[in-house]
Amino acid sequence: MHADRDPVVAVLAFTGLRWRGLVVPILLGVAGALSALGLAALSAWLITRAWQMPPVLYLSVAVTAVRALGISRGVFRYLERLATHNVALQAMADARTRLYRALSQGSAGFTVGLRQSEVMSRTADDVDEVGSAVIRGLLPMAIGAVTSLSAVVIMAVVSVPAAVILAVALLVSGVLAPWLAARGSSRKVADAARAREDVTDAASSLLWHGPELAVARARTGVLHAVAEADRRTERAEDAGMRWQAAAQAVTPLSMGVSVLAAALIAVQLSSGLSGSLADVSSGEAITPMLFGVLLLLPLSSFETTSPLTEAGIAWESGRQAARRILALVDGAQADGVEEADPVVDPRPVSLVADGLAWGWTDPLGTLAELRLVPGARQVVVGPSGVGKSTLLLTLAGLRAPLAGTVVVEGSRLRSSVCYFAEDAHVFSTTVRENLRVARGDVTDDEAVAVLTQVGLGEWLAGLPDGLDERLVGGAAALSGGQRRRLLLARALVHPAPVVLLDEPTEHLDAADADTLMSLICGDLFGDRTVVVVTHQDVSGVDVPVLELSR
Ligand SMILES: Nc1ncnc2c1ncn2[C@@H]1O[C@H](COP(=O)(O)OP(=O)(O)OP(=O)(O)O)[C@@H](O)[C@H]1O
Repeated sequence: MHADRDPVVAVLAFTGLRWRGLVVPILLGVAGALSALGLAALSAWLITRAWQMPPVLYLSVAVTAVRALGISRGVFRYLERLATHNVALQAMADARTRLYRALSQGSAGFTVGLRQSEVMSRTADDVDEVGSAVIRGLLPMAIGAVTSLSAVVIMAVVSVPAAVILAVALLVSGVLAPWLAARGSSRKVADAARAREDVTDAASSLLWHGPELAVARARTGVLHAVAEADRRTERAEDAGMRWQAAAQAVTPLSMGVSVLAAALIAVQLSSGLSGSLADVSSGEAITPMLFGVLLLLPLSSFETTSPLTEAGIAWESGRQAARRILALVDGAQADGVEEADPVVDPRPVSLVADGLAWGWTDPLGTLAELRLVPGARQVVVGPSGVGKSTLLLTLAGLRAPLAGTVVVEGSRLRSSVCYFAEDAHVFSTTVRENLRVARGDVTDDEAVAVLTQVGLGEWLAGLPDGLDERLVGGAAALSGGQRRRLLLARALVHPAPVVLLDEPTEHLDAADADTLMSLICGDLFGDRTVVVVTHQDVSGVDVPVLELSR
């Protein structure tokens, strides 16, 4: 999507940003910067005029104007900050909403294949980077361009050669230095983003899988991985800052050259050697007031170009983040996996896998043949990371097999099979709506029946509002066992004839886990087919077990 556009522009267009909305912040920024320029010019005039000791009344208008410009500079800058943040924060909120919508409405096969840390980095850090490219990149650049142009025009009125030198110096400080800083730090920006994603990845593993990692004695390793990724982030960010610091030295140098040139020209003019406008119009050498303006104007002109080095880097970070966001949106729109029919086909079917190899890039496992007739139960066990969840995703048609086939006889795979993830979300809404996530027309009687079947009958009866009780904070409103049972009830109301359950007893104590597993492998799902992945000891349950090993 949007291959020929700058990625930040493409993402801002994707957020629905109205470009008109940028006009007010730019105008306010320009007003603030012009106040600063006017203040410098007027101060120069006032200082040199006062030095001539005219009657004080000659100065009173200028004194008042200096005060007004001093105040308006601060006021405009403050208003500009408010307007800029308003536009950028709105764009960031819209970007997140649209990104979530693209993911939720796009290809389920693509979405389930995303790591949690990837989704978090794209929707949090990357969207922040794009917002920052607007606040610290786009708007300062626009304001800098307009203000620099104004400074050059004012300068040209006093002296054309000084204006030309100022223009060149402003271009070096406001265009060349930011461009070099952005180009130079581009690799470091990418390294920092990658390292930040590694931090998020390892931190989310720690948060989600703390107990398992502790049992497997792997927690220290993951903690070290977080610390190392954090150090890499810092190192990459520091290296990027070095480029920024080097490029920032260009501004004082340009300013120095420009002031020096202006001073030389002023000296020349004051000795009557040049034919500037001031010279010609006054019919004499340059006035002391214009001399002051020539010297002070360049100083304040660079106020708007000095932040542009940072703006160049912010824009580069924004571009890289925007590319990752666009890849996510594009991926959600097409991934080559068969899409689900909008209507689930509830007719009983047989699920057949033949010569199956599954995995992400290399095969994680193979299955010569698996045939599950209606009403069949199949348990899948194996050590962590062996590929159990990936097998379920492949059986559900959410990942293409690396070899072989998976079909349901008499219907389409994606219409008949439903995958229930281990970390399925409990929404911060009513109990009823949490079940209706699986099927929109669940009646109250059905809801009460399934909740009773999964052992939540007493809990429901104790809720003041029953099915209307809001689960404030989602899963936080439930104990681990209640959450698991509610998710199981959700799978029960779903009409798919083949149900794939990923670790439905995770985080439960042994007794609770055994009770739930007996229910799942027993009659709970009737003549529907159930495949269940678990870490639990299932020796006591009389069902076929597929044991995966590395
Ligand atoms: N979205 C993904 N992209 C690339 N590789 C992935 C992705 N998800 C998982 N993997 C990798 O595939 C391998 C198998 O992961 P999978 O989650 O299927 O294992 P598992 O047996 O279900 O593990 P656990 O019991 O810990 O849930 C792991 O090495 C994992 O890093």
